[in-house]
Amino acid sequence: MARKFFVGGNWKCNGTTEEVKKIVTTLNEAEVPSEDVVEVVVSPPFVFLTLVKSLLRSDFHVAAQNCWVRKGGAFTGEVSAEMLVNLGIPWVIIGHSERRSLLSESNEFVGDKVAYALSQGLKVIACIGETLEQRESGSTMAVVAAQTKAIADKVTNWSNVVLAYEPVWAIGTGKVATPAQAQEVHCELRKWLHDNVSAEVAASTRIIYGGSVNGGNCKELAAQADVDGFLVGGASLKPEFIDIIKAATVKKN
Ligand SMILES: O=C(CO)COP(=O)(O)O
Repeated sequence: MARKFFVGGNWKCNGTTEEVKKIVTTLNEAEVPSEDVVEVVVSPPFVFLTLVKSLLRSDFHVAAQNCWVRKGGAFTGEVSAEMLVNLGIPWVIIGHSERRSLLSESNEFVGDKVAYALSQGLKVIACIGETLEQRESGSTMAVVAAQTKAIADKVTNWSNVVLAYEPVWAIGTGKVATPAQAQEVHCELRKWLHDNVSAEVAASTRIIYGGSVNGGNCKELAAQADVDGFLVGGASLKPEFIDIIKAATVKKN
């Protein structure tokens, strides 16, 4: 089954109203491959979600950067999956490494969040990835397999899940994984899905790469067989995000 190229822009905790409007204008004016070729999703902070949704071109979509693990209620400061659905937000990022490390989100908590968001009808970009220490000690695959297993334990339908492999050492560091390093992990992850979920899920689930992706390195990464797109941080705030979206055309050649 063909996996449509996916490019997500994670704006993290950045932006003012004016900056957000400027980014959206740049996106709206860009000439990019059609929706049949690439799925584009941008993820502003919660407070800008409705603004971005109202201004953004209709072939691009929006994602929240997190949501609560269960039904809303007495959880001060949280935003529920139901609220995102109510606002017409189709996607949510879950398990980003910044939340795993800074806010101590465990594998199990992330698995529960993914399952709950899916149960409410959201589509999920589920993030996994190893730290530098874990890579250097040779445990990359064990770490990402455990993170993926915690999701697989709770999820039965993978059709609305995109798996984002984001090595922590590559995030915001300018130290991008080499195309071979990304391909190696993506290929292993697909094999893990094949062996532990199903051949269908392995073949159809998009596995995207995140960590210092930019306009200069995106094409070579996109050319890797098991790299189905990107989750972009810093560069998604800049016009070069358009070049990253255009890397989708590498897959057609
Ligand atoms: O964390 C990321 C996307 O979710 C990647 O961030 P950078 O592209 O800034 O390294």
